[in-house]
Amino acid sequence: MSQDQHIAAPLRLFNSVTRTVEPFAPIEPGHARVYSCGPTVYNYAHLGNLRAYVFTDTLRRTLLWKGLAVTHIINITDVGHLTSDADAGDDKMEAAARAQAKSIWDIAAHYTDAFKSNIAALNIMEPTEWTVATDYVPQMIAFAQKIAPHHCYELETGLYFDSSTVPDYGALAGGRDDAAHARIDPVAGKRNPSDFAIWRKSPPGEQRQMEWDSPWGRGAPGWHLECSVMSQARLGQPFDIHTGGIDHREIHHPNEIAQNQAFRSACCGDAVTAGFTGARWWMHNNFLVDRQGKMSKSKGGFTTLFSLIDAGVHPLAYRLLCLGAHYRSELEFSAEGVGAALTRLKRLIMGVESLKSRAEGVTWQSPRLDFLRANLHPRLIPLLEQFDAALSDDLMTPRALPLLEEAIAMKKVPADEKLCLIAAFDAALGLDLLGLTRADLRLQPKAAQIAPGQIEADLDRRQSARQDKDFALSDRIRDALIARGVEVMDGDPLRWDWRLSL
Ligand SMILES: Nc1ncnc2c1ncn2[C@@H]1O[C@H](COP(=O)(O)OP(=O)(O)OP(=O)(O)O)[C@@H](O)[C@H]1O
Ligand SMILES: [Zn+2]
Repeated sequence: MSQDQHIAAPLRLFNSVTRTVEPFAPIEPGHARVYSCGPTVYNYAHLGNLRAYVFTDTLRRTLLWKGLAVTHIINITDVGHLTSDADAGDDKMEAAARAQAKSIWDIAAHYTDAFKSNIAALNIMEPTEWTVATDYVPQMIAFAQKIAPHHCYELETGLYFDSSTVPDYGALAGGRDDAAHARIDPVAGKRNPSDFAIWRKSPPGEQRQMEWDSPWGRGAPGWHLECSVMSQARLGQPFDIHTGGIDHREIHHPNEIAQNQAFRSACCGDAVTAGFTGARWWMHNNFLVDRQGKMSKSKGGFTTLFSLIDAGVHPLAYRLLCLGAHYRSELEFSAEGVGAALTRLKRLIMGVESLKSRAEGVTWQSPRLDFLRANLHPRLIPLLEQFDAALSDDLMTPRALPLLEEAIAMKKVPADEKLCLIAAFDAALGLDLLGLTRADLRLQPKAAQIAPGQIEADLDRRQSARQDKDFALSDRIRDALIARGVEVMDGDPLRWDWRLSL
């Protein structure tokens, strides 16, 4: 079957290089290759970091929805990322290890595991491969040796990339901004403010936990070098899509592009061309913000997925919150916002549960879109087309989500067919709508003093008391529950009998 049979609306994606939405076609027909800048594992990921991976997962699931095979790489940065993105300050990993009196390797292992557990909780598909920066140091040295003769110079502190050796340096960021670079801790001897270290020498007399021998002395690779090397090693260049948060559009990605151009010219003998960036599409998610601005580990006081779960919020409510905003819009995080997303998720799950109870058991597992088009009830077809059009329009998830509610509410359509459509939608949205139950959504807040089983038992006793018309006992049970932080919700439209008022 040809891939075209899947495609009703052509897929269009915003490309930060041209700052326009462009029709997407993979370099290799039928197969998209995607690289996503991964976490720096010196601390727990905050909800803003995780928004970046809900975005890449939506991108990946949309490519799959369009019938493409996808190779997706996410790296783990366990060395090289300094406290400032532009080569100033300390290595984030070294600093965290010192602060916690642990080895860097322990720090990296702990926060990598924590990150992967967040990814699983958010139903984000595992990448085809996680590439770990410290596994690629020999390739990084080889890459640097290739570009050094024409593009780099050595200082006491390291090997630096001369940004004036590539044309249109910084184009991705909207042009070179020397003034902005000059504001960041200047490094003595740099030829241009925007030059950056591709190898950082260990300071004399200082033993670092992570250091390697190189032609430029003992030291560690620069953060920008890592992503150029790992993306090229796993995907070749050019590949299709490179992603990251919008902060990476300013420094990290322009530096990667400069290195990619230099490598191409050194390696292939091509003249350095302004058009070559290493990837066809560069895509960036906007920030999750709170009242203080961009949610940020460096600023401290950030919210993690673990803290959300501890407060009794199901992680997929956070995923739904993210999908409710377009990835290129800022999204403000608030307890009310994520609470509303949890209620919406509960309603969706209740709708699906009710469909399941009426279904006759005809299940079409992972149906293909052309099959759905041919077999679904005619009333559902417009929803399918609108969903496809929304996702194809630069991943417009806020337009796609209400189609779930429309599908659930659609009249005169068999429940089985609605469930098939919802399963197909959910393959792209990743909300686990057919797997979750109402009970799964009720997480026990960590600070709660009473277990759900106990609450349910008390509510059953109260129900019996009311049936026996013993209203005094019924009120006593309710008051005792309230005293323990349990709000009893008689007549709740979502049939949610209680919640913890913490
Ligand atoms: N508030 C945010 N909203 C959305 N994406 C973000 C936010 N903060 C960081 N990101 C993205 O998260 C991904 C992982 O970033 P990384 O682990 O390197 O964060 P970091 O730079 O160490 O953290 P921070 O910026 O909070 O100090 C990157 O793609 C980054 O652009
Ligand atoms: Zn990167």
